[in-house]
Amino acid sequence: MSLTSSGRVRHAPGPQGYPVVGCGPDLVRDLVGTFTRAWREYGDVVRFRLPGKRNLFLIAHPDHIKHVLDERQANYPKDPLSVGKFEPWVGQGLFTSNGDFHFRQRRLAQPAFKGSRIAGFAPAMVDATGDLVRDWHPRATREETFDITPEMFRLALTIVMRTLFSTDVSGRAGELARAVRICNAYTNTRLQRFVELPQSLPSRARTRFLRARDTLDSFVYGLIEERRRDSSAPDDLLTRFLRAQDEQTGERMSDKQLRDEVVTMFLGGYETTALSLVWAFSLLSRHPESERRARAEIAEVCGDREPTAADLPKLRYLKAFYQEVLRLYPSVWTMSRSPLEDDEIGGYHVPAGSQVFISPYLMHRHPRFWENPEGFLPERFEKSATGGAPLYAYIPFSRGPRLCPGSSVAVLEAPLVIARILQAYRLTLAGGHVCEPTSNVFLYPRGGMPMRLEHVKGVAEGAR
Ligand code: HEM
Repeated sequence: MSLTSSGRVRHAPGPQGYPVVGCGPDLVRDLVGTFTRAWREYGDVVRFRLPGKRNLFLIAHPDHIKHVLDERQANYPKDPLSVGKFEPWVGQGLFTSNGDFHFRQRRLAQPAFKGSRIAGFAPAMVDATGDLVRDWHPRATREETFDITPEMFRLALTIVMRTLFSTDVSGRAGELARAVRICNAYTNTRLQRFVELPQSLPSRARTRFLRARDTLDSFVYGLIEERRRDSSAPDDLLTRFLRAQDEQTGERMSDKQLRDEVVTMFLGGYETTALSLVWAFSLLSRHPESERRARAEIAEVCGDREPTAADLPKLRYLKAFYQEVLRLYPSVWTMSRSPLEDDEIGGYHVPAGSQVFISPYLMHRHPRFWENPEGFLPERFEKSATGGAPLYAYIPFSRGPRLCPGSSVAVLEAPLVIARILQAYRLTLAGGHVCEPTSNVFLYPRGGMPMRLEHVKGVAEGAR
């Protein structure tokens, strides 16, 4: 254990907070801002005091991140306090589970995300975007300004359902996406509270949450029932989960377990991608030179025909652009773990049971590891896969054994969606709107992302 010269345990520096409640109120008020300020003031390992003598550590150094996510990952399962707040709506799925159960579910799910399968999703992704492009036509004719966030949610949900679950939800995408938003918002309030209130306390937020969860449950259980009856079921993620058998007991997953895995994909699989698209369009509008380069590349590679998976290796700038979007605005902006045994990080004592937060958002803006960290420079990813930073300093999809299984879906989907939309429209950020991130489980734009929509005659002509 790391000790000071006087033989005491070395505690990481951090804000004192208030008596009894510690830093709880600041974290509740503004999690992104409080983390950012404390990291700037105290450095790569920060200790926040929480009510009940609990500790929360924020770490932002590639070596420490490697230690937690990879080298000593067995000592760092998902933090039960955070995960427990997700469980009322996602149950025990890939995202919330640990140990053998997690390992088994991960093994079952992994083949559904193989590169060769994922490339086959491209036509469904482009088709769904084509539907959105048609829906937007009258709005573009009126040069309407609207928040693109719910539109991207609807699109990304339709895509996940069509590709991983072979189900068309386009008629219900708005309703289901709203239900997920309510469940996430409820979870977010509980995540940021840092002091648990009894779940039995009636509240309007809880009633709304239970109603939204019922909407999702009746949809998901209906899907499972239908699939059980279908003898010619497609070989997708749901069928894989349905057919999976435990190697030792021969048991299959119960309807509740299946439900939890499908809902986990609702949690992880579409708001993340949707939000990255929202940030992507705002950055294109804020950086005309970048938009010009993206448009020129799309014009050269695809012209005005629909983009395909085969185009992607040639859309090199668009790929680098998307990597830079995820650097500045990683949808999963924090991850938390909790050590089983006492540990030491960066020379500081980290007691068993504390919460350890890793923030891709802060790591991606660390001036010691990134050149011009606040600048928007897609070119950095044209030169290097990690933008010139150390491997564990670029972690939009995490690293180690819990690396996001859907990263291959996201990096296929986002460039195709962006290319297809740019072929038809130009999106301009509403005048005076300040793009500021806030936490709603994922990294949301505060106040939405109002953008004006205009027709373009050809993809290259859309350049400013
Ligand atoms: C831009 C899009 C995405 C980003 C930035 C993202 C990021 C991440 C990150 C950072 C994690 C690790 C979280 C942690 O360990 O605490 C994660 C896990 C996960 N993601 Fe993604 N993700 C994206 C898209 C997707 C998609 C498209 C899917 C599925 C279709 C998906 C499914 C999952 C699942 C199931 C997990 C839990 C994996 C496990 O713990 O074994 N994600 N994602």
